[in-house]
Amino acid sequence: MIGRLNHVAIAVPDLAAAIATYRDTLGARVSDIVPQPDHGVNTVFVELPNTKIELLGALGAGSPIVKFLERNPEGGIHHLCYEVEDILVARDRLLAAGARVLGSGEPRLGAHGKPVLFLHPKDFLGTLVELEQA
Ligand SMILES: CC[C@@H](C(=O)O)C(=O)SCCNC(=O)CCNC(=O)[C@H](O)C(C)(C)COP(=O)(O)OP(=O)(O)OC[C@H]1O[C@@H](n2cnc3c(N)ncnc32)[C@H](O)[C@@H]1OP(=O)(O)O
Ligand SMILES: [Co+2]
Repeated sequence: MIGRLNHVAIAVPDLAAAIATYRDTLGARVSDIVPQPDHGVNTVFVELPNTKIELLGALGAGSPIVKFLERNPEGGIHHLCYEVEDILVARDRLLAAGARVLGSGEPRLGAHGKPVLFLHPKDFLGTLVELEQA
């Protein structure tokens, strides 16, 4: 059901410092900072030949990454995003298998303007999973 690895997300306490690390130290192509108010995060995408890195900074007090950053003050890998052909078919198959779909269970538009859903990390080997419709 899952296809390409769309991105690996890293939550960071300081987005400017994270940009400098990827752009200046690692020599990667890095996007501008884009606020994602519907998701409570600021995003930066690092373009790699075979996938992307999503750098996440907290946006607002209710940001979903605040607790994660409290537990990981230096930052850390926050989620993996896999592409699926049909997100509603994928969601219903996962629900039938007993997996927990986070939030309302309805897809929302993600950073690429495509529908996304999140799956509980406790159901997927301790890793938060994002699904994005290809
Ligand atoms: C920009 C849009 C989009 C895109 O297109 O790319 C994005 O990527 S948005 C990214 C941010 N959005 C989200 O993360 C939305 C989904 N997340 C959530 O609903 C919550 O963050 C969460 C995963 C349910 C966690 O809730 P929270 O309240 O922050 O923490 P808890 O204390 O309730 O955690 C419970 C349990 O789960 C462990 N945990 C939490 N987050 C992670 C994680 N990222 N990876 C692995 N494990 C995680 C946490 O440690 C707790 O475990 P125990 O202590 O053992 O109970
Ligand atoms: Co993401």
